[in-house]
Amino acid sequence: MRKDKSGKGGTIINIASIYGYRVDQYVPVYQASKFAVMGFTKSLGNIENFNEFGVRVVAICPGFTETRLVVDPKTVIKDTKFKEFTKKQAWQTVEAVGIAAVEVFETAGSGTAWLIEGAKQIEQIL
Ligand SMILES: NC(=O)C1=CN([C@@H]2O[C@H](COP(=O)(O)OP(=O)(O)OC[C@H]3O[C@@H](n4cnc5c(N)ncnc54)[C@H](O)[C@@H]3O)[C@@H](O)[C@H]2O)C=CC1
Ligand SMILES: CCCCCC(=O)/C=C/[C@H]1C=CC(=O)[C@@H]1CCCCCCC(=O)O
Repeated sequence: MRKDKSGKGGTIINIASIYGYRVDQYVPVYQASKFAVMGFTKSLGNIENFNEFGVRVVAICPGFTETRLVVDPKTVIKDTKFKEFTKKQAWQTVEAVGIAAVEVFETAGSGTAWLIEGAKQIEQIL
């Protein structure tokens, strides 16, 4: 993909999460991994890299989304406080995330990150 290696350039969309920039007491290892995705996006997508390689790197940060991750019993979290917390969140469908991700693809600059939460308008957060 890299232009300096005979590629045509392109776009990488990293999947972070609201937990890539927002912090609470739940799932700390997961939150740490999503902060890493954000740092990776910002560094790899730095304008200097973009100018040299022609590869745009962006991150999306979905909020609570109705996927198998959250309904598969094997992944159900036993922390009852977290379960109660999740019930109060602004859930969205996978389709809403897909539509928003297309908008990110069409508009985002390299090294940026975008909140996609509660099926609302996308919002740049990095
Ligand atoms: N569901 C949610 O509320 C949110 C999810 N995310 C992120 O979205 C991404 C996708 O998650 P969901 O669609 O929710 O989960 P999911 O469980 O529905 O999908 C995850 C997919 O990853 C595949 N997978 C797992 N390990 C793999 C491996 N080693 N190599 C290749 N594929 C592998 C699984 O087979 C599955 O198809 C994850 O990075 C998750 O952290 C971010 C924010 C919110
Ligand atoms: C009671 C089941 C709770 C399942 C988690 C949930 O409701 C969804 C949370 C999502 C909101 C934003 C995210 O990025 C979330 C995924 C959280 C996955 C937690 C994985 C925990 C772990 O294995 O460390």
